[in-house]
Amino acid sequence: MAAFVTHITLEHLEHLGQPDPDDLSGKTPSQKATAQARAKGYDGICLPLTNDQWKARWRELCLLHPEGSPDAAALEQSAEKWRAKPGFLRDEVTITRLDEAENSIILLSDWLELDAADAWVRHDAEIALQQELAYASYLNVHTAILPPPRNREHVASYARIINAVLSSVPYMQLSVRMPIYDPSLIHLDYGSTNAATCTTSTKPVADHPSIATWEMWDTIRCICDYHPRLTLALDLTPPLPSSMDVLRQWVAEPTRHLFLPASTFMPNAKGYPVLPKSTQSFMREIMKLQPVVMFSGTSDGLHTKGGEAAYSQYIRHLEKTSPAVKAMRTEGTVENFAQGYQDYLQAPLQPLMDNLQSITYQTFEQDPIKYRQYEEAVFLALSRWQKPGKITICVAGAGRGPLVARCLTAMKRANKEAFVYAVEKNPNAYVTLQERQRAEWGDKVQLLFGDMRALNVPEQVDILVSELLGSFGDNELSPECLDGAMRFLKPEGISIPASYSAFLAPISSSKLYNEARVSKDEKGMETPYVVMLQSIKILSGDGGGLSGKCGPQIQECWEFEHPRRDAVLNDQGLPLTNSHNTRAAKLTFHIPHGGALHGLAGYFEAVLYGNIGISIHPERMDKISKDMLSWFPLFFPFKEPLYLPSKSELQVTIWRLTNQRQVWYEWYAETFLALPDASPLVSVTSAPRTSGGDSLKIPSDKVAVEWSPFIDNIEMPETPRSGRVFTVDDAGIRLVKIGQTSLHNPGGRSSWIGL
Ligand SMILES: C[S@@+](CC[C@H](N)C(=O)[O-])C[C@H]1O[C@@H](n2cnc3c(N)ncnc32)[C@H](O)[C@@H]1O
Repeated sequence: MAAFVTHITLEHLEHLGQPDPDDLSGKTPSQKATAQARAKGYDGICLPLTNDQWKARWRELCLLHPEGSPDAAALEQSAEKWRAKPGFLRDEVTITRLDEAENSIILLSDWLELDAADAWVRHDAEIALQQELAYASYLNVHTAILPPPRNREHVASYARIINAVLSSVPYMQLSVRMPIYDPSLIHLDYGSTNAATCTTSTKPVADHPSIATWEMWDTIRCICDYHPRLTLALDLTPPLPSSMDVLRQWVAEPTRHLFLPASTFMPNAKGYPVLPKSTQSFMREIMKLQPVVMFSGTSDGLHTKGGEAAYSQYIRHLEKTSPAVKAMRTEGTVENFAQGYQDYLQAPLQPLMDNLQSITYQTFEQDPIKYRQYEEAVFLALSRWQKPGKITICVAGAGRGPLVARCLTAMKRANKEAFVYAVEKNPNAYVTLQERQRAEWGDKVQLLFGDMRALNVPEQVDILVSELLGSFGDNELSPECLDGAMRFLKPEGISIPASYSAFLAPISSSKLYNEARVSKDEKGMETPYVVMLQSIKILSGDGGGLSGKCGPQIQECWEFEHPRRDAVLNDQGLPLTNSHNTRAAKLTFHIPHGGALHGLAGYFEAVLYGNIGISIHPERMDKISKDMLSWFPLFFPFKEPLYLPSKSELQVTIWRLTNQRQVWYEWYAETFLALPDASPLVSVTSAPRTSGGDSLKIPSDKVAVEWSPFIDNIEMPETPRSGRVFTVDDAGIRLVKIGQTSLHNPGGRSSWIGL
């Protein structure tokens, strides 16, 4: 559940500080505020650390002594003394005791301009911030909210200061208060191309105000090198962006707090406070991250009905009705099953090289959907079976036997005589199989111990059933194992599964990026992980993009079919090499809104038999195998985040490679901006086509390229040099390459699957 706290203002604290003859408790104002908040059902309070006296002193020391004024020299002396030994006077702070800080979130002085245009102001604001944090640290404060960045021009200075303070306070969580829109850009005229003006900058920073805000955040956390203690306090003060797609990007960020003033609410027909539609949807989605909601101004009587409690009751209602939260609380769903595993990176299983433990099989067997789908597939195959005589089935990789049991049930249901061979190479699971054969299956099943690529089955079978699939389909070596097992499938026999495909989508997730690089070695960033994805945003959108060449949001990489007829076999019926199982895919994604690419999400889908399948493809899983628990997606990390501007195109190349002993993946990405050739910024008359930019054939009237903030960051040589290339299309569109990743996992140096 999300925690709720109430924002205590300085006025409120002052009021609580007035002597009350009836109150003999001796509590400090902040303790009284906490007690009152608890009585109203809040989990705690957030309050400013300093008061107006500190603000006045700092201003006097650091701002208000123009040269030439009579006391300028004395003030400069005092300022230097303060700079040398910064510290508070008792009356400048709101709390002094450990227990006051214990359950409170501390707001550092929000008037500190760490990104002021004046370098001296920034300098003194940094000293003041260090002083506030040192005091907060003295009081053992766990979480402090930083003043918001305000000035895009100097956001790098802001970020440098935050980076410095992160290393000077060892334990505290520091949360950047981030207005969800950028006030300095809100008046921009986005209708014109480059004539926009704003107060702080002469050109727009991005194509959408809230993207600009996100970019400021991106700059800050990049300069702070994705520090794990740096989080976000999203300030939901209106006006808020209405595009859910833009709001969704905050779900992929370390959003820990939501600052929610009463003014964000509007009255419904009955006068109760409610949120606008898009903010409702956003709240429902972000609630899965269990943020701390910081209510503010809720006792000011801004809305006529419901009183103060109405605000938190309403947010609790949004939480309860959030599809993601509901799924987590409903038994039988993946979200419920995965509690505690969200965004937790796991090394994929190696069931071929390693022998699985009984407890791992037990976890598989908790998934009723997978086995139901397999039983239905076998049932359908048996029902359609026309040939006379006994049918033979082989379960290849039987584990502890659940698929064997399902085959027997399907036989009964289809009223067909069949015999089952169960092959397993794990000697430990083979003991369980023997026990089940003795107790349950009798002579309907024959067990065979060994590796399906080497062992002989007494006869060729009609149906080969296997489940050797990983989150990416082929990543647990199903293709290689089934190549071996095909020897004991009759030429006209059926393989269940009949085929499986791998899918990819580019994702942003600061959480996963940080998790993957925790080990600090390159290996960790070149390993695909199994992970229940939660704090992510899929960066791609549907639609062809400006070039008209982009595929859907989630794209298929490749497919494996069984039985396959194209491999060249030796005398024993085994493939001579594994070359036929190598694959390569080049996928082009349209990126509608800017974001940081941290990795690729991998999914699979399998056709078991006929129209029966299993899928973890986010858009199709509910139709094909809803609530199937067995597989979480795969995450292919990138070593460095790759910035993708709005309306850019991302090309991802992924390879499945192999040698005699191993199979591994290599992956790589490049990013392009599509620009109209008529751009006044550069004139390029001829440029070579490169592999990165295919010929583009789209009518120029389809092209609606907006002013891009990145054009002036892109160095455009007259003659293309390596590393930055562009192509010109007949219709006047150029794809300008603006970035690339390194090749990940070359030669399987960091991760591979053993054959
Ligand atoms: C993912 S488990 C599935 C187990 C079981 N069929 C189920 O669905 O619960 C795959 C099983 O195949 C076995 N296996 C993998 N490769 C094999 C091979 N080459 N020969 C025989 N068994 C294999 C593993 O030991 C493991 O028991």
